[in-house]
Amino acid sequence: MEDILDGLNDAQREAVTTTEGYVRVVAGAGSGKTRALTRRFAYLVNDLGIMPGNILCATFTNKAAQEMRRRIRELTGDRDTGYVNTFHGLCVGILQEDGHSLGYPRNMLVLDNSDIDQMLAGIYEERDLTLRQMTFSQARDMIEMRKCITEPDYYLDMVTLPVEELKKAYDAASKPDDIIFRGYLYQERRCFGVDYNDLIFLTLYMFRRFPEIRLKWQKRLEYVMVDEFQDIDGPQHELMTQLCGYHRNLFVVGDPDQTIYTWRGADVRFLMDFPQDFPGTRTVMMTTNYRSTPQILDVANSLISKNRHRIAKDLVPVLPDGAPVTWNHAKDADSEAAQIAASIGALHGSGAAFRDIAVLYRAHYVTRAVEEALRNAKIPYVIYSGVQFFDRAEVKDALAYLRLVAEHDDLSFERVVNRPKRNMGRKRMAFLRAYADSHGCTLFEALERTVDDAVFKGTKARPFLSMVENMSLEYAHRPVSEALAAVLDASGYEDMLRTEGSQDRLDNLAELKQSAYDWEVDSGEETTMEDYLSHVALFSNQDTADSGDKVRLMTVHAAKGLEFAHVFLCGMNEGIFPSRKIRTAEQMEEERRLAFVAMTRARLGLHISEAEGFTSPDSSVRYPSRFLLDVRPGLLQFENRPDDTLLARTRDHIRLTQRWTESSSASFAVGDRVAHPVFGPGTVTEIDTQAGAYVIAFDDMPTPRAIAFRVKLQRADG
Ligand SMILES: Nc1ncnc2c1ncn2[C@@H]1O[C@H](COP(=O)(O)OP(=O)(O)OP(=O)(O)O)[C@@H](O)[C@H]1O
Repeated sequence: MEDILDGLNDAQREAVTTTEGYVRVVAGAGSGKTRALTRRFAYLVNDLGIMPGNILCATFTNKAAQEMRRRIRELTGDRDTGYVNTFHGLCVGILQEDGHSLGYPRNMLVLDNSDIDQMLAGIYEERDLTLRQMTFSQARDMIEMRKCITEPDYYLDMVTLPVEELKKAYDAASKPDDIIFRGYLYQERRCFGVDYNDLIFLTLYMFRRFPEIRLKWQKRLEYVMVDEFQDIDGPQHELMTQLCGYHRNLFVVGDPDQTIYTWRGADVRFLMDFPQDFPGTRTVMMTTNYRSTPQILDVANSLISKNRHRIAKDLVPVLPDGAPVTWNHAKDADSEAAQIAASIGALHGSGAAFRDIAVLYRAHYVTRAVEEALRNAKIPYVIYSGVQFFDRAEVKDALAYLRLVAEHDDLSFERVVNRPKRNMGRKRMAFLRAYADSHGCTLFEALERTVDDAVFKGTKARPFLSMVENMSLEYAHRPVSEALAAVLDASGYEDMLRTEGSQDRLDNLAELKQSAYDWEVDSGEETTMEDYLSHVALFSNQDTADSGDKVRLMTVHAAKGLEFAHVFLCGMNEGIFPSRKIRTAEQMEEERRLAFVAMTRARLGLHISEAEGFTSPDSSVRYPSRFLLDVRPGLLQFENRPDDTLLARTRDHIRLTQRWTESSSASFAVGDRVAHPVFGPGTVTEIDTQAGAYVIAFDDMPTPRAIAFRVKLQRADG
């Protein structure tokens, strides 16, 4: 086994060996944060003799957690990697162990979007709501808003009220918002389902309510480490603060220039104010960049220096000179895509593997032209995210079968009882639901008790029931991957796909079985189906898409934390990147950080492109992105240069929009008294940074108004 400290620079060494107390690492892109974190874990275990099970390493994504576990295993030679997990995964573990104190069973159901949608569908049907009133995605946003902002104590109902009371509140609700929210809480509680918000809120609540449980976890987690600390949100910060409350060892790493999740509640101030929050903090700065050529770093440094709100730091390269960063201007999106495909072909011809090449973009809709061009050029590619692997219908069905076998829950039952067709349509389901409601039992139990009723004549209810019952008896003795294969076979589900000729879907199921198998191997120790089912909802398709020698297509958000030898950054146009949704100066700075993240993914080659034409949906003229003009002239080498008139018009456009965004920042806080030139005095009740507006309750108006930041307001007294 290599020496843990070998190959580390001074700053990394300091980060690794300063194990006690509060440590903050402020590090640049590609400066070896991941390396420092994994080595620190290994140092604690190998050199200091700390038990892996007493170390927490919280990551931002599953992909990062998996990669970290793999690297730690290589360093320690031990399969046990302790708590290397996402915040949500950690909470699943904590609630599995102690959630019974809140009345939750060990096998609670972790809900993902499609589970939530399924619950919503039931509520909509029951209460005659339509998607025109609110789409599922709007309903999910509304629920999240209420949980996180307007009703932050919502979970008290879930843990203190009997389920009948939740049902009453649902029945009594009359406004669509309330019906959906109350209906959802009721459905969640009925099947002991928890969504991502509940995971953190319930854990925090449990710690407050049961100090002995909190103390147990605090004592267990002797060392707490957090990756990507610049993107941590309030509840996650609270959780970390609690967990390190006994041993007081908290180590965080982050890069303020890579904060890209403010729109989801991340707050970079937690990283900036860390020394005030945790007195005695030691700060380590890491600015040596090992990833990218000087040419790439010059461009990235020059771009990010245009942000006003940042700690100035330049990344210092160690790699030797490489090729210049290119700016390719195309006449339209199709030729931009064709040129990307041609350049990728050329790189491949000169020896680069497809898997080392990534095409990055701001939003998925940009990919259509690129995909077409890659297909035409017969270049293999894989898209990360898009329709998430675990959101695909056949994958959801397969997991629902597993869950039904393990838990006999309603959500899974409803999903698969008639897939393949067993003649269990609406009428018979309504019968089962009514029976379950009046007898206070699950749908599965309802079917067990009524299967001989005349209503089920001519259906395949009996064989379905027997299949699930038989599998339930034996699944606990089998590895998850085998149980999965067995249930897909015995249920007739795979047969159905074969008959339909759905090869793609069968392939996806094969991949799911493989991923379940990998998960068993990865988890090392004994694992149960319940563990698998609670964690699978937290996976994303990034975790399974490592498929062969293919070019990788993904959004910049999905590329966070990754690196590629060659990066093609396409669609660099105003209205695409920066997005047309940007309203305020703060959002524009976040957008610039996102462009910085994109550029710093590249090791050897960075190719930026944009195209003329029109941007849908408002058909505005496409200009090159301001982020290209931010870069110091001379650092970008033109492959095709936009003509001077276009560049001059671009500058005019930027000046105009800049005036708009710069006057569009909030200068007041919630609770402030303000005076409007026409509406008079009022109180700020909300700040909507996405829309760039305050919500103000004016003293002389019966209802509040949203007022744009850019309107001049005076501060008013008391
Ligand atoms: N001391 C070192 N010597 C040589 N190479 C290093 C050293 N530290 C890190 N590297 C290499 O630099 C690259 C970036 O490291 P790593 O992925 O850990 O950076 P990071 O700080 O997590 O990046 P980012 O925040 O941009 O995602 C990797 O290829 C890594 O192997």
